[in-house]
Amino acid sequence: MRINGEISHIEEEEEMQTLSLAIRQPEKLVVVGYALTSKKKKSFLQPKLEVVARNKGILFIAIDLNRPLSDQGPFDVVLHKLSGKDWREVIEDYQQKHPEVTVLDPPDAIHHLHNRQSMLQDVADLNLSDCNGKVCIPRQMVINKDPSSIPHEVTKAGLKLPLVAKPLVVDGTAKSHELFLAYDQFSLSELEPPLVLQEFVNHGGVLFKVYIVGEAIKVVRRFSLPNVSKRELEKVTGVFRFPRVSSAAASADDADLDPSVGELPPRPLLERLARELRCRLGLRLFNIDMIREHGTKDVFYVIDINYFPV
Ligand SMILES: Nc1ncnc2c1ncn2[C@@H]1O[C@H](COP(=O)(O)OP(=O)(O)OP(=O)(O)O)[C@@H](O)[C@H]1O
Ligand SMILES: O=P(O)(O)O[C@H]1[C@H](OP(=O)(O)O)[C@@H](OP(=O)(O)O)[C@@H](O)[C@@H](O)[C@@H]1OP(=O)(O)O
Ligand SMILES: [Mg+2]
Ligand SMILES: [Mg+2]
Repeated sequence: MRINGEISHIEEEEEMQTLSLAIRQPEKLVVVGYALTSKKKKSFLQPKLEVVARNKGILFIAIDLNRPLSDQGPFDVVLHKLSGKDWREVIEDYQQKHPEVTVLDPPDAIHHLHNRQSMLQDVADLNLSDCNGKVCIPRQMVINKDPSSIPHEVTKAGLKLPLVAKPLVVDGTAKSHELFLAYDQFSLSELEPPLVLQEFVNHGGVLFKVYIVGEAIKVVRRFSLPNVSKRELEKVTGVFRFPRVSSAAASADDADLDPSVGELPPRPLLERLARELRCRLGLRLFNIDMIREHGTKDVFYVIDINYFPV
């Protein structure tokens, strides 16, 4: 520091000392223990992320599933996406013994998303009509057994065709993502319950993936199934399996979209929705798949919620 044009050596030395102390005593690292499938580790924990995290003082350490969790760490955060009852018990027991650790997220809350009926229940209970738009869920029903009863059940429930048939349980397997589009109710008897039958909502072939990470929200566009016209519905019968149309490879962010289809849902609506769902679901790391009803500006449907997608 200069005083009257001269250098104050004492103050300068003091300053240097403080600085070197700051370098010798880096801020405490945040240690994140992770338990992920190898597929998830590969897609999420990329070397670049580890470097960025390290520079921000976050260290990722793999949890050894063959050793007691309490013997490992100490962790500040436990990040996990593994299925199975055993793991659920391990993590519940650990959280009880270590309430100071942030477990992302509680197994019970994650489990709620493993069923395609319960996952959307909280959205159905919301009333966001005063928030620049409306958020609904498609009409749907669960078929637990006896596929031969489906045509009658569908007619009785008054569900409108076409229908999307989805496995009731989402357990991380490829089979739980095997979806079908049904143009008539009779062909649905070919499918294997337990299933959710959900009304198909025309949405112009674009879907919004809304990622929620704590209080942060990030929205991306992905391609989706095209509209089904009345004419097509009259002409076509059968159930058709369709591939993972809205996977990461199907980004529509750089596509030249019709603005009435591609315009993102209004931010205030997303903020309200995210806040409500974070609270009601008790989760901090999830995504909502949303579509805009074709021909409307502000009527949205939530069709899927996923725990800790990439
Ligand atoms: N009710 C619906 N109306 C219109 N399109 C739908 C509907 N349900 C699903 N889709 C289409 O099918 C795709 C897959 O459906 P969904 O997201 O429910 O399955 P998922 O296997 O859980 O997908 P994810 O990979 O996101 O977990 C959606 O991205 C969308 O393109
Ligand atoms: O890897 P995971 O098992 O978590 O798979 C998830 C997958 O992520 P990935 O890209 O890492 O494969 C996600 O795909 P993208 O939309 O981002 O493409 C999404 O489909 C989730 O629903 C999957 O979760 P699951 O429903 O199977 O639990
Ligand atoms: Mg989805
Ligand atoms: Mg899903």
